[in-house]
Amino acid sequence: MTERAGTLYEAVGGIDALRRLSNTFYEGVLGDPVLAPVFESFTRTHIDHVAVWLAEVFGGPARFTAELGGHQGLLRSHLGLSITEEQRTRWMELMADAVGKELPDDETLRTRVLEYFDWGTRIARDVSADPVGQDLGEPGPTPRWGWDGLA
Ligand code: HEM
Repeated sequence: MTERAGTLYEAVGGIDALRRLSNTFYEGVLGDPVLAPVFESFTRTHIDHVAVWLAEVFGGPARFTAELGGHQGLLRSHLGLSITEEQRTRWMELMADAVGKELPDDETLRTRVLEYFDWGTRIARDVSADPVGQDLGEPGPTPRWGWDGLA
């Protein structure tokens, strides 16, 4: 148990901090030889959509569910990408760099956030093995991640 008050969303610094995190992360991704090919149809809106998703997961406003397709939509974005373990590992390395640059210097906070990314990237990799259009069923609400991990 981690005895901390408030949400991870508040602790990271809210939506502005998550936008900076997403922006720094995708600068790295687009310049990376392992990941750039996976993101060939990348658009700038992606940066904001990822920040809005993370805000909801970390206990902030549920805007991704209200406006951007929710949990089902997030999973569907990864269908057909055939993400390899090498690509997932590189994604994690670049995100750890971005967390180090953009989030508060708080070891517990950074660890919890990176644990979420480790969990989430495995799901993205697994879903990405299914083809575009695959029926995913009802995946349930957007997951919430707090000081004790998955809520
Ligand atoms: C916790 C892990 C992850 C999160 C939170 C996440 C989040 C997202 C979100 C929110 C979108 C939709 C963006 C939009 O609507 O514009 C998306 C799309 C996408 N994701 Fe992920 N993702 C994760 C893991 C990964 C991994 C491991 C890869 C590949 C190595 C990946 C590759 C992509 C690609 C290629 C798209 C479509 C890009 C586009 O054309 O907009 N994601 N992701």
